[in-house]
Amino acid sequence: MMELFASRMSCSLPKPQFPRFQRPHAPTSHRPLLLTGGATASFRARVATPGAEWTRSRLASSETHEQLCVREEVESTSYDSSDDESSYLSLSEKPDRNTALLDDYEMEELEFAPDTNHKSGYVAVLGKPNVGKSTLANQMIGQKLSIVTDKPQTTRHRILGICSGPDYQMILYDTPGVIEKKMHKLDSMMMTNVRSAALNADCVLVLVDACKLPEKIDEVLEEGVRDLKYKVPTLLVMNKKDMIKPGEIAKKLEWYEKFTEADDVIPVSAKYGHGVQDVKDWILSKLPVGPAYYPKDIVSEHPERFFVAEIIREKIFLQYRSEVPYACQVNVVSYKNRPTSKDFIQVEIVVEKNSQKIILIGKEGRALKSLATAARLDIEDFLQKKVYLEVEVKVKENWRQDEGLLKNYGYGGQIRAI
Ligand SMILES: Nc1nc2c(ncn2[C@@H]2O[C@H](COP(=O)(O)OP(=O)(O)OP(=O)(O)O)[C@@H](O)[C@H]2O)c(=O)[nH]1
Repeated sequence: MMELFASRMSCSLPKPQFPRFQRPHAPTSHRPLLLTGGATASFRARVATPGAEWTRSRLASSETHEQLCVREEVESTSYDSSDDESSYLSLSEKPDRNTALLDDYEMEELEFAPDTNHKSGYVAVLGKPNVGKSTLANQMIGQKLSIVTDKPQTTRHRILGICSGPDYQMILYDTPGVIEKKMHKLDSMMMTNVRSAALNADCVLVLVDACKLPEKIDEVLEEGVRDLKYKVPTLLVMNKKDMIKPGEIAKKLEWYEKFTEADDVIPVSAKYGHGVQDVKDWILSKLPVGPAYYPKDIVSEHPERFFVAEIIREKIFLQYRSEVPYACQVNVVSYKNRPTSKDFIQVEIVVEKNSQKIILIGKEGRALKSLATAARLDIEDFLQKKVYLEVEVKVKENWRQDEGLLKNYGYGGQIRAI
């Protein structure tokens, strides 16, 4: 994961002119995606300088910051249907291009100098598992939003990342890898989310792995852009070109140009940032003219608690082997902002079987302790403040097959906002 922090960031984001909360006339009531409450709703863009953010400037302390609550009961699956619909943030609806999300300050800016050359739109990033979709999306945004591991199918949610420049705004949907065999209800719901990302898109990137034998992308297109009324401009991005010889790159490019339906093909190395600017230029050539959907200093609409859960999930993937990470769901149960002390974050890790819980906890709780410490340190780096993290492990049998639970966990195209 650290490799990405150190890698070159290709997107330079404009410096906010004012700290967001000090802007004049910036009411929050009409900003449905900028939420208040336990977690500040969205992340402020931090200007991307190499290695500047998430630099692991550890907050040295000898205190114990994690509390491990290991509950022994095995819970049957249950879904709290009393959840208020209004506390969910829809990920499947594309907002109207009506600048409703901009505050008064930004509206004034727009009225003052409407930019007829400004482009904006949605970009779906599709591909099979492990081809480097998240790595590319992170590079383009200039900040790590999606977790990256060497294991397939780590991305489960559609991650919305915003990449802005003075005269453009690209809204990227990093999607879960397209899979053929849908083993669980979770897999089918993830694929529904892939489709709705493509439905919203002004253009589509289909990533393939340059190291693999070339193969048609019909399956990905089938899953992603099937049933679309009109053809969306499609770019085939041949990623991981750093892993193969230049001669091979040319041969594979030729194959993809000949045998796939993509409009164009670009070779890149998302990991090292090579070719990423070409991809951005291609997107810009396809996006329609229009104003920004979001304020320019915001890089995601997901609430902080969403990223906290993702960081913990990444640590699970890094620490545990085989099937265990896939059986884990991480929920932030409570997130309390405490201006005068550490933020309090209470997290539950849900597994399917007691045997998985035993592995997760480890002998005398050591494995869970080490997971919680690693997660807390990265969460602190990400939030730029100290936190108190409480981790609890629960068993909910077959949660991956339970539609109600899956919706509650955010796989129905909505995430819990408060
Ligand atoms: N050598 C090399 N490795 C890369 C490149 N891009 C991504 N990777 C590695 O490929 C692995 C998978 O990358 P991800 O970005 O998580 O892939 P993904 O397509 O989002 O994966 P899913 O979550 O399975 O959908 C990680 O180990 C990355 O470091 C690249 O350009 N070159």
